[in-house]
Amino acid sequence: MQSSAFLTISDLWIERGERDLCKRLSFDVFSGDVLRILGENGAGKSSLLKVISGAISPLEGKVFYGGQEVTNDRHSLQESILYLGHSAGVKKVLTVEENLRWYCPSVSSSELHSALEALGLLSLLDSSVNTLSAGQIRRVALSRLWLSKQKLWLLDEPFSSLDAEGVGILEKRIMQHTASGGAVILTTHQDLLSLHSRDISLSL
Ligand SMILES: Nc1ncnc2c1ncn2[C@@H]1O[C@H](COP(=O)(O)OP(=O)(O)OP(=O)(O)O)[C@@H](O)[C@H]1O
Repeated sequence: MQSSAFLTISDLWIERGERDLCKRLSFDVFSGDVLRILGENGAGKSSLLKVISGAISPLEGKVFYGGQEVTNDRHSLQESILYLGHSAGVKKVLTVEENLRWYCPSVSSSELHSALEALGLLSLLDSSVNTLSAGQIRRVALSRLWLSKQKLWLLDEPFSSLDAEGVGILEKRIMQHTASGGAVILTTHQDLLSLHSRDISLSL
């Protein structure tokens, strides 16, 4: 028997710019899940992740985490949910190391080195992010996944700009996370080679 859901989306109705993006959407997320949100450009995939993270409000419907209602409550979700947005969200004037220390002030040097090593970024430790390529910047953003203690990851287009090696590294990290009881909801336009996902489709 499946254990109880730790995230429940109930009757969600999202409206943006006077357009209905999803109406009466409901689903559960369980430990070990990889949920892939599919849909054309503009279908509302990023908006759905933002609603789940508490960054924007739905018109109607509720989000429950661990049985508690957390709709619109970004603060209460911070310890449980890691949201990585569509843009990399890194500080371009800082170095790679400074970015990681800014994300995770309590990170130890060995944790920081392991995360950068996993992503092939160790040699770029002291480089300013504004000197890096798009794929390298995406890797810096993704390094948070190697430092994260949160159980639920919301990843908006995490594979964008990654080469085949980077895609493989990220898929492996997601598999490790779900195997240890975490869950991931992600948006992507690409086929996932080794991840077994449940798909949720949004339509225009
Ligand atoms: N800040 C905003 N204010 C008003 N409308 C917005 C805002 N952000 C997005 N929208 C609208 O919401 C709709 C859905 O956008 P969203 O970014 O969620 O789609 P998406 O499925 O993630 O698209 P893509 O595949 O292009 O990333 C679009 O029509 C968009 O114009």
